[in-house]
Amino acid sequence: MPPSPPLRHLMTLADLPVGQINRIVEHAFKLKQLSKAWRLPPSSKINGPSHGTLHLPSNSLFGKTIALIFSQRSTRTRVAAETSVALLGGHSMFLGREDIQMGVNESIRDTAKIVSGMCQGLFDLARYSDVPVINALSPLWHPTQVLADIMTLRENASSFGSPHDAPSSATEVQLSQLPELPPLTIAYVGDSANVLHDMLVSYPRMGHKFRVASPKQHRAPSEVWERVKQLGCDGNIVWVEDPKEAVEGANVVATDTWISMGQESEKEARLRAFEGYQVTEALCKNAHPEWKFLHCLPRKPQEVDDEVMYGPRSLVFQEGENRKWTTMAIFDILYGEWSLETF
Ligand SMILES: NC(=O)OP(=O)(O)O
Repeated sequence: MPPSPPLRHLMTLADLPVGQINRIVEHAFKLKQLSKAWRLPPSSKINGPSHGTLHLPSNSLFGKTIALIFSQRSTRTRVAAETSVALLGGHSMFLGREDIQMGVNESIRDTAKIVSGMCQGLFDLARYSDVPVINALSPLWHPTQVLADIMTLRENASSFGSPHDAPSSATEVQLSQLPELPPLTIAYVGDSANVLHDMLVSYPRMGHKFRVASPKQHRAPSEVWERVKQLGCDGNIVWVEDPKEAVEGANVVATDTWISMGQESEKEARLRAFEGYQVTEALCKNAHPEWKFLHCLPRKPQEVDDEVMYGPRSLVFQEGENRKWTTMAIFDILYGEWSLETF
């Protein structure tokens, strides 16, 4: 078989073999440990070495500009991108929908050609770009979110029966390995949106059982289901309507908003359709006793109550922070000194 063409753009985790997904999150974990140590006050003593002996993890974006082309409001994706480009020594240029001609006075194709002629990477806009593009997030896929989720679960491996855990301290200088996960049962309760779609093409290939509970009319579109089948993920996915059935014995319960951006006019119908899907202790009483909770944020109280969201099961804010390290890892690899093929 001829070798597969080099990966130019990253649209979804379906584009990556499992080995590369794992290497990206392991690189992210290394960058997290190095960067957090570097940011400590100069007087800090960290396992012996002083701040003065530490170095930034990489300068792979030195002299490079990364265009962040956003057509929607964002907190995590934008802040993760801007701060990680800065840590890698590059310059990020935020281009919101009100800032540039794209889609108003100029076609997306022409904008992409021009911007990619002046920048070394684009966060968004794949089709017409001459430089690598990473999908920041789209209605169908959210690859960098699920990379952060995988990293977070691996950091908490001991909660799932693994003998190892990641160091909780931000002051580790001796780099630790990111622990491996045992096979898990992961349940997603709620709407079929971009985060779920990247979970569908990732978790089953990583050896986890994946269960989804959503109303019949809110199942994944055929385009997503085709990628799921191509990758052989469908054998490890169970799709049900009853959320209690989905979470039975689950080690991880995840959800997302029921009303994504652009769906505000469907609010009433959606609230009715998802009645009974709110993640609570009562809903999950037959989950694994040590179950953990994931949510990509922003969160609305309809899909998860405060007890779960802010309680000890919640990995939500660790997951949010890990958006930065996984985005930084992808930038370092794809826009930096190497490619995803050789990494
Ligand atoms: N989870 C996520 O993508 O958040 P933002 O929309 O704030 O970027």
